[in-house]
Amino acid sequence: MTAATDAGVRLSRPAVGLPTPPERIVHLGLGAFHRAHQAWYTARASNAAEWGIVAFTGRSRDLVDRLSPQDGLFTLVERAADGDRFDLIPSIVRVEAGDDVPAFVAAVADPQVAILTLTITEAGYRLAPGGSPDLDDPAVASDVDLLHRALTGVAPDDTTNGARPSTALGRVLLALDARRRAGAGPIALVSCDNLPDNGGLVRRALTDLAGRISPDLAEWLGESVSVVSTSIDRITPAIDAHVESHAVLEATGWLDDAPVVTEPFSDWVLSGKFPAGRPDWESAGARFVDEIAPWENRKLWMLNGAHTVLATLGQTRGHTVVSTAIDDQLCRDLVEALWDDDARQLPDFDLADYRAALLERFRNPRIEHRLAQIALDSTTKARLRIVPVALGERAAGRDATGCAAAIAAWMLGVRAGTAPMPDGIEPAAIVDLDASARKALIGALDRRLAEDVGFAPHVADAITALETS
Ligand SMILES: NC(=O)c1ccc[n+]([C@@H]2O[C@H](COP(=O)([O-])OP(=O)(O)OC[C@H]3O[C@@H](n4cnc5c(N)ncnc54)[C@H](O)[C@@H]3O)[C@@H](O)[C@H]2O)c1
Ligand SMILES: O=P(O)(O)OC[C@@H](O)[C@@H](O)[C@H](O)[C@H](O)CO
Repeated sequence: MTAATDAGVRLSRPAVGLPTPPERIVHLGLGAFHRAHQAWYTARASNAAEWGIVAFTGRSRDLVDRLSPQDGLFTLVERAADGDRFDLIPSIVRVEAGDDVPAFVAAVADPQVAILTLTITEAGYRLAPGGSPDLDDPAVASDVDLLHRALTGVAPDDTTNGARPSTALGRVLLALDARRRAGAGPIALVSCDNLPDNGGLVRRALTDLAGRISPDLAEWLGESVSVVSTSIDRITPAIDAHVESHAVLEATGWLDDAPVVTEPFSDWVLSGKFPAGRPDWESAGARFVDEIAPWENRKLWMLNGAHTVLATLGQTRGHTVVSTAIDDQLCRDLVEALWDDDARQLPDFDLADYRAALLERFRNPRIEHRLAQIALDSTTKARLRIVPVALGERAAGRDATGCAAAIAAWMLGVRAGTAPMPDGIEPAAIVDLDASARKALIGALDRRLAEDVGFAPHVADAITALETS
């Protein structure tokens, strides 16, 4: 195949003169974010030549079809307010479909592989509200049953015994068991999804599931799988790949079917051990810390919490993207009020620079971050990103007016249909947002907050203020 066509250069490693690093990281849930974040950090590490990624998609094989013909190479477009920067990212060396369970099992069981990373979205973990695996979910229950039969009955050299779990954690457990049987040694498991205490949640969920499936796997998991916690940050919106492919061709001469657009800012904080080694991610700007919670809380409460406010209130005021919503004075004041509450719950940080940087990032007019995308599942997001701050502020004897206004904004979004209706609430019951409707909606977020008679009036005041502005 010739690399150059009349239109441009078809991406391939020989065409652009890039080597293929060895497969030492497996990723599940290949999408835009993994490529803008973990793949980018790996490509920039000082020992990048030693670390290649085998990436499995989550639910569709679309990216296999687009990335495999270009040897996993893709262009990362860093979109700043004043222009674009184009980088070719070579760290993904093989792309496979997420439902190719035997290929995933074989990759994780390879003794050269040291790390398994995940970006399967918050919903992909299939956890119940308390954080344990949702055993009422038929797919979870079916995988537990299937894996129990497969893993307690197979010959030691048969890695899958034909088992085809459908859930992400089911596939991870099957693959980890194959690694155990192969004697391939310990591995680090890194969740890169926006979940509070993502490492702790994943460790507890896998331990619970493994305990139901196989005592040998449960024991090995405790000894040989190091679950690392992370705070991950880089705004990476969904894009029109066709439009962006044109922009890449114009700027670079590359024919790229799968570019990614992201912002220039990036941050990665990790906490945990990598028993089989890892890329020198610090050389690319990542940080390792002993205690992840404050970093995670800062990012989830401030960036994602503000996004939830902008997505719910912003849409009711006619905005479609973050960059215009943040310049609407009412939305901006509400975000600042929420951040004031957040700041009191984050005493370890001086947040002036962080707040200024967030505003600048949100304002980037060339990043088209759609509010409708961010508003998905906003009941769970408000529960995880606004409620903990409200509870902390109330426990400290303060009013939590920023959180109350954020919750009021969410209620207006629910009533307007720009945020999803929480389970158990009837649309007709919240038309007036009267005292009982407000109490029901606060209760859908958190029972304790709904019982706090001192908090409800602040929500009522905020609704009045928002409706009359
Ligand atoms: N995009 C961002 O700005 C950003 C920033 C920080 C963190 N994240 C985290 O990364 C996740 C993925 O974001 P993205 O931009 O790559 O999205 P994306 O839509 O480009 O990719 C999501 C990937 O997850 C898979 N997936 C979706 N639902 C799944 C399920 N139920 N089970 C298994 N796999 C599933 C998809 O098939 C796809 O491979 C987010 O949900 C978030 O937790 C994203
Ligand atoms: O679906 P969410 O709310 O977890 O995320 C939507 C965006 O807020 C999120 O993807 C941010 O862009 C990201 O967390 C920035 O690092």
